[in-house]
Amino acid sequence: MTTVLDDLAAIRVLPVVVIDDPAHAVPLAEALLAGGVACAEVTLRTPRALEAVKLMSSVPGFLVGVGTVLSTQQAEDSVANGARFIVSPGTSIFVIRAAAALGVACVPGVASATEVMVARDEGLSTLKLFPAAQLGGPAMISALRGPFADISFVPSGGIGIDNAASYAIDGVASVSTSWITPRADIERGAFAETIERARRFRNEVAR
Ligand SMILES: O=C[C@H](O)COP(=O)(O)O
Ligand SMILES: CC(=O)C(=O)O
Repeated sequence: MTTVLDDLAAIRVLPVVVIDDPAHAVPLAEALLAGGVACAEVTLRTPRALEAVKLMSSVPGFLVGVGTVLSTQQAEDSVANGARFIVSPGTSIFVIRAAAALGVACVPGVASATEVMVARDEGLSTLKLFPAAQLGGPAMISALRGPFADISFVPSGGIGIDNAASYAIDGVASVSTSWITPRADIERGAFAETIERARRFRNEVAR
């Protein structure tokens, strides 16, 4: 049986979603599925994000997690609304331990070797590199993989269609991006474009 982290790595792409209107949640998930990307990280950056998560979690074959989780309470609320994994921008022991207590996968952000060591000490081996492009992009991942060959990274931040392929390297579990799901496209229900963007991005990072 595969784990959620195995499934995310198999999908290879993690769309980052900022959603305002939960009415767009199911069509968005269906568009991503149609584009070959069966997952999303819905960020807690909008008031109704958790409603969207709950709706997306009912879409068969779609793996939904919550991002921008900054506290234990947010982790609990996320899981209560159907999140299968938790993502945070940085390394919070509180969030990591909350996810473990809730029995869901956690992909905390790291931006340094020290943070990798903190997360690794918590037993995690899939970590988000954020903000990836600003930290040095693929070269940063290769450098971190020297001492941390047992860690897989999910680079996030500053990755779009033009530089996605450069992240298709050893040590990358999946590539995170908001390029597939611009907030404005979701708002105007431009889901045909979502399908196309998902396909294009996935082709760039497929290995
Ligand atoms: O959590 C993820 C980041 O906010 C995504 O960054 P991006 O918008 O540059 O793709
Ligand atoms: C940036 C990021 O990792 C997050 O919002 O969860």
